[in-house]
Amino acid sequence: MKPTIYISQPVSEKVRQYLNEYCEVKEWRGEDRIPRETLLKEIANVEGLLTAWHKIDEELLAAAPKLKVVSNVSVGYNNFDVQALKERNVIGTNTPYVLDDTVADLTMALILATARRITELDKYVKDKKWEPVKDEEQFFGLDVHHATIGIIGMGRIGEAVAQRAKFGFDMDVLYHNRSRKPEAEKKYEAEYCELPSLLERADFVVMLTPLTAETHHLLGEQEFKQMKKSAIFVNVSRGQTVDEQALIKALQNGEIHGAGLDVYQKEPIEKDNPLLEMRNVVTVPHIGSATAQTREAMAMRAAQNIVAVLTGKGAIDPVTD
Ligand SMILES: NC(=O)C1=CN([C@@H]2O[C@H](COP(=O)(O)OP(=O)(O)OC[C@H]3O[C@@H](n4cnc5c(N)ncnc54)[C@H](OP(=O)(O)O)[C@@H]3O)[C@@H](O)[C@H]2O)C=CC1
Ligand SMILES: O=CC(=O)O
Repeated sequence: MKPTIYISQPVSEKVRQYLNEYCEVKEWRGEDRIPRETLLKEIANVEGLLTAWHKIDEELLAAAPKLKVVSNVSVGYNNFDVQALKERNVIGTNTPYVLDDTVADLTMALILATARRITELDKYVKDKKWEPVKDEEQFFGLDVHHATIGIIGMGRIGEAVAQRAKFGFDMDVLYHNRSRKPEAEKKYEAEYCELPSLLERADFVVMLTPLTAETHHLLGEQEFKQMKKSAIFVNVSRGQTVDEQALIKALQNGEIHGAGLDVYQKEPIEKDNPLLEMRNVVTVPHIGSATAQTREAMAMRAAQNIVAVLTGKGAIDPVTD
């Protein structure tokens, strides 16, 4: 008999067909995201759950006593209580590698858009304010090429950003991890830095660590003060790696030049968040991996992880801590 699984978010016909070969598939068909109470009821008898964003905690696991695998359609898995999964012998999986280039592209887009004021000046033109002016300084931005980028979290995506920065834009690459990566240092002529040194030297500070207890508010008031006044901060990791109030203050006080943000303390962002009023801040709605090809690859990888576990082969991408 095939194992039963539950899919809590939309997948393509191709992914559904692949899953149907190995599993009985139950699926959320509602217009909006599935409410948690409904999810808890739906998973009562399933062995696999393909999901994203939902908090996978003791309450959810207790509601699904037959569960063997929870497959996240994302690389970040801060929505998992890994300890609770371990205690219940449920495998958690994620989707690394397949989104690296797409997220790195978005990171560069945020760097460029903020430095060259693309969204601000796009609005200016579309608001029909563009008139012949004597002094074009009002349109000036900052150079990206040959500047220094500081990558906090030089992992899979961090390296894809370093690749673009080094070979696309001739940038100098600094990075900070808990441990050094000699191969990356060689490949991108990247220099390892302790955090304060990276913050002091980088023109563009890019946050790309996972959200963990250790990285929660890794950047706060003191760290923004350490950055150059001309620095641009880009966050593509998770909103909570940064103290958002400190970021807002740093921008309001001119301690940094601008910010490009894909992720926020609260998502969707609150309508009265001061970041939304700032000309020097570019905001997008958590779209790091959001292209059709990459989301399809992520969903397929998540499906393959479920099937691998439920057919006894072992997860391709198990999360361990
Ligand atoms: N905005 C979006 O749509 C997306 C966001 N993301 C986010 O990006 C994150 C990174 O993804 P990915 O590159 O695949 O992950 P990796 O695990 O490959 O890289 C993470 C890097 O962060 C470093 N790191 C971890 N903890 C710390 C710490 N305390 N201090 C400094 N560095 C640290 C790690 O190095 P070391 O262990 O040596 O410290 C590692 O090099 C995801 O976890 C997710 O949150 C990912 C995809 C899309
Ligand atoms: O935020 C997205 C992810 O894949 O992590």
